[in-house]
Amino acid sequence: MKIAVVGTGYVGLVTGTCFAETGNQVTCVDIDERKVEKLNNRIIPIYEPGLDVLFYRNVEEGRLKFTTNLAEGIKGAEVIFLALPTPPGEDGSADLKYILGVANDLGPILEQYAVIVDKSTVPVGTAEKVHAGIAKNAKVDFDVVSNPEFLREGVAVEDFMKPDRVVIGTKSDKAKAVMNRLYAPLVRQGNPVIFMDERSAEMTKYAANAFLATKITFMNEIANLCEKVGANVDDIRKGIGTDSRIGKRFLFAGIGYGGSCFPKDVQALAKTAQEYDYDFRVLKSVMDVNAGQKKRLLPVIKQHFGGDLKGKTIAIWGLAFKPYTDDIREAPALDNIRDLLAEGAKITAYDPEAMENVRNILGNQVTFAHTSYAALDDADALVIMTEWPMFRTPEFEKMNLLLKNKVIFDGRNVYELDQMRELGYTYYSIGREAVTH
Ligand SMILES: NC(=O)C1=CN([C@@H]2O[C@H](COP(=O)(O)OP(=O)(O)OC[C@H]3O[C@@H](n4cnc5c(N)ncnc54)[C@H](O)[C@@H]3O)[C@@H](O)[C@H]2O)C=CC1
Ligand SMILES: O=C(O)[C@H]1O[C@H](OP(=O)(O)OP(=O)(O)OC[C@H]2O[C@@H](n3ccc(=O)[nH]c3=O)[C@H](O)[C@@H]2O)[C@H](O)[C@@H](O)[C@@H]1O
Repeated sequence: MKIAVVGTGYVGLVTGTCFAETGNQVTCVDIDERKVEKLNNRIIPIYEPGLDVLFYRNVEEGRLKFTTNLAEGIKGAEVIFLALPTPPGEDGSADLKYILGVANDLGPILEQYAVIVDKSTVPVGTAEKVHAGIAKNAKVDFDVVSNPEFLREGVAVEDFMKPDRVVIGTKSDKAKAVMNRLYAPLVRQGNPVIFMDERSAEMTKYAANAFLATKITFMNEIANLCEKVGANVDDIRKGIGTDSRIGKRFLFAGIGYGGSCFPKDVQALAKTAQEYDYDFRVLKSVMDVNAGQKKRLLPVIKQHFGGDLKGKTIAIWGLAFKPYTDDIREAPALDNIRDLLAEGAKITAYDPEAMENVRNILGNQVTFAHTSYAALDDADALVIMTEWPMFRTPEFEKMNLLLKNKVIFDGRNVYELDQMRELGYTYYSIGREAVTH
């Protein structure tokens, strides 16, 4: 099948590459000329494990192409994905200017029937708006389908190629048949394609992200209470996660959720509720608690140092909003670094993938180390912000020689308490008692 993907960011590139891998002829379109030039020169602009193998193969075999020209990109395409940004507008609602802008552009250039697919996360009613935008100038028949994406960064290829489910919102039988054909290779292992109307598909995406953000937030509140009552949140996670009604995943307490989606999508759903005059109280609490959770460690760090961080050097391990990505959008590390700098601390940081992105924002306010150990040199304490696997089993003897004090503030509960006791570290984590010496 010939398909086009408009917007070659994170989701667009994964969507295009994966559908090329399943044998389709894919053209990805982006207005960013530098990005398209890079892609045409076989440079992948994002870090995503496993994407490179598929990308090179499909470019090599001529199934995956890139252009800045929308009309050229969609020529002959049976399916046109819109994988465009939907950032928060000033009032917190999703800004649809990219999606509706492209919808307007598509009308006059569609040459035959096509299924236009909203892949971006968009509020209820967007499919209707996209339809209206295209219809203004269209000379041919078309359908607009809502097909939200559930991939996670860091495991995006696996999530895309083996989805738990595919949600398709449309009332058109013709569009259903096209989408069924396209997704057939991805759902062969029995996971369902779930058809519903456009509005329900749009809501499904927000409900999924808001539910997961709520699940994490609930555990973060349990963690905060654990610290007060002297319980261990990791044991509670195991104790409840083994109940199949609750499930083991997304129960890890930490310094709050970040990333390009949970924060903006929870906010956008709350905004939708407000527009429809519904007081979605749970969501308000989730946003409120998460904002506090991101700042959870600062008072602990300050208290440890007697209230004054001026002149202290703090080593930070992990800058990305989670492991296996270079993405720093809404990363808790950024808030914490800004707060620590404001307190007069010096920061030396290390992240295996995200340092360049942080350097572009914070420049020389932060010293970037070339290895995780180099970041510890002469530091007064270590703060862990992202649970990259390399931080889990470090050489503690080496760390002892570098750090000025054996003190770790762990925002991701990377180490066991007994291990820290044995190693003689003062160790503060989330939802567990502090280890002091
Ligand atoms: N990043 C993620 O893990 C996930 C994102 N989503 C949703 O997918 C959508 C896209 O997200 P990302 O890929 O992260 O965004 P992104 O910001 O990485 O990429 C968007 C791309 O669209 C391009 N673009 C903007 N205007 C354009 C136009 N008029 N024509 C062609 N290209 C244009 C930009 O240059 C950029 O390359 C958002 O709605 C997001 O909420 C959904 C699931 C996962
Ligand atoms: O709409 C989206 O863009 C995507 O948003 C999330 O994916 P992603 O943001 O890539 O990352 P997650 O793995 O969900 O993590 C989000 C945040 O929650 C935090 N988290 C996650 C799990 C957990 O148990 N505890 C926890 O604090 C992570 O550290 C991270 O900051 C969803 O998991 C995807 O299904 C969805 O498609």
